[in-house]
Amino acid sequence: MKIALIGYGKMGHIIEKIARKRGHEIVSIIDINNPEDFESEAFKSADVAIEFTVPAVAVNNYRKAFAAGVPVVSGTTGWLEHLPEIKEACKNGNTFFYASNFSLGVNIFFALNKYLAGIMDGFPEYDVRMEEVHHIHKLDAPSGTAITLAGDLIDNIKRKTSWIVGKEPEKNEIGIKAIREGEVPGIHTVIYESEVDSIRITHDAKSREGFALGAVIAAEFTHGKKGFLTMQDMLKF
Ligand SMILES: NC(=O)C1=CN([C@@H]2O[C@H](COP(=O)(O)OP(=O)(O)OC[C@H]3O[C@@H](n4cnc5c(N)ncnc54)[C@H](O)[C@@H]3O)[C@@H](O)[C@H]2O)C=CC1
Ligand SMILES: O=C(O)C1=N[C@H](C(=O)O)C[C@H](O)C1
Repeated sequence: MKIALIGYGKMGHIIEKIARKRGHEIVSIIDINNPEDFESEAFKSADVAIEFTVPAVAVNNYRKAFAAGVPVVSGTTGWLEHLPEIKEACKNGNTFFYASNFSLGVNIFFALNKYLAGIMDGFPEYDVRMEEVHHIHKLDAPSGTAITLAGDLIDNIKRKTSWIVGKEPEKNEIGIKAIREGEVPGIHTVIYESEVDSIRITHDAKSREGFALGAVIAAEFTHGKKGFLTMQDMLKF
């Protein structure tokens, strides 16, 4: 498969290595200094573009890739207020795969989170809060993964209707603490607390390899498909 990379930072480099190892050809690499390459024949020849950049530029990159007729797989976080526009573009012939977290382990953790939340809906003596820890370079807070986890808690626990980051939560809110330290690849914890005990579930990424492998597998899945795609379409659990 011919792959274009948009964003050649920490994730872009690992994705390149894994994609080549899996037999793919990297036909174009676009970063901040060569945005004109969206119009190049090399970029247009890609079967799919994998986009990992920064929140402020991601949506514009999607628009430019769509204009070039190239499907996009993106893991960039912090742009979700534009999701309706991107879903609309997918109804008009474009292809876009988004995941707040591409790692298999985190997606298993998402399933566990939903299951446990369903049980906790019946036990109001437990309050729920979350913690996420990432490296100091991260631009957005809370993490995209934490937003997915919080959304799944809200969908499954009736007494919780919204989330709040960095402030004391009201009774109906899920408090999220976002910690930035060192070079931590990503730790997410959901904490239930009653008067008598606490229950915690944690996903702790040992490196970025799991995220990058998941993004390349998502690109393979996207090839030849149309519309808006997610990890649920791919993993089917
Ligand atoms: N969904 C997932 O599984 C994961 C998502 N992420 C997210 O992916 C994003 C990127 O993460 P990293 O690679 O660690 O960041 P990074 O900061 O190492 O790399 C970002 C790259 O984007 C480039 N860039 C900036 N403006 C650009 C533009 N206009 N066009 C093209 N490139 C541009 C930068 O020069 C840099 O090379 C972040 O939003 C992060 O939260 C990170 C890991 C996993
Ligand atoms: O910025 C990161 O590094 C990560 N971002 C994603 C997120 O915001 O959830 C995924 C992972 O946690 C690493």
